[in-house]
Amino acid sequence: MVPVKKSGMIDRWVKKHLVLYTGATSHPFILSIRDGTIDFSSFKRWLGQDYIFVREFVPFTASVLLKASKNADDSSDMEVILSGLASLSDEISWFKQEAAKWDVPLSDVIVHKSNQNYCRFLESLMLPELEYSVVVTALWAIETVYQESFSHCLEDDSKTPPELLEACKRWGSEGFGEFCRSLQNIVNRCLEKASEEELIKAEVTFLRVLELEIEFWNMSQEGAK
Ligand SMILES: Cc1ncc(CNC=O)c(N)n1
Repeated sequence: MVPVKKSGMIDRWVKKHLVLYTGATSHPFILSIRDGTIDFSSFKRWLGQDYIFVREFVPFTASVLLKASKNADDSSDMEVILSGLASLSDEISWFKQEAAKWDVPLSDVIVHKSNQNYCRFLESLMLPELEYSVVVTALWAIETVYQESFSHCLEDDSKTPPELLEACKRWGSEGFGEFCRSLQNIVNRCLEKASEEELIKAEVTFLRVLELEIEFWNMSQEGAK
């Protein structure tokens, strides 16, 4: 039998699915922030919808934390995930402040279909029977798409409008990048020990996150039309 090396699975999956991955991490919506051509109505649409998403993301992250506390064979997993969960409290406050600044009434945001699909997907991942390796892969993918995307808007030659810099720094900065790398190490370690079936489930979950993120960006951009 040929031994299959499973370590560094994430790097392999990113290379294998590079078109979809790049579609999610360099979406035209992000590129329009980066080159300064963004229509602010798109940003406002994204803001209102993402607030709804993040509220749903809290119980999802809590469910990953619960699975980490039961299943992780490294006790530092729990600390990494807890730090992610804790930062969501500040994030929700930021959304409220930002929404007030842009006159986006958060109380009557109509949840868009793409957002609804994404939230439903998160709900399906909260079921207790879903393996820790699979859900932590989802958490890594969700966070990393935002990290990579917004880091493009902070690159030296970017022309990001100053009003949007704060949003870009929230996810694009080095600190959040560090968090994503910690998650990636956790995922790689879990996948090394995962069964073939779990590996397939985790890869499918990764791809589904990329698709849902692309649809989320598409939805935000439709606001300009
Ligand atoms: C649609 C989407 N994906 C990922 C993130 C980043 N995670 C938490 O903030 C987000 N806010 N929204």
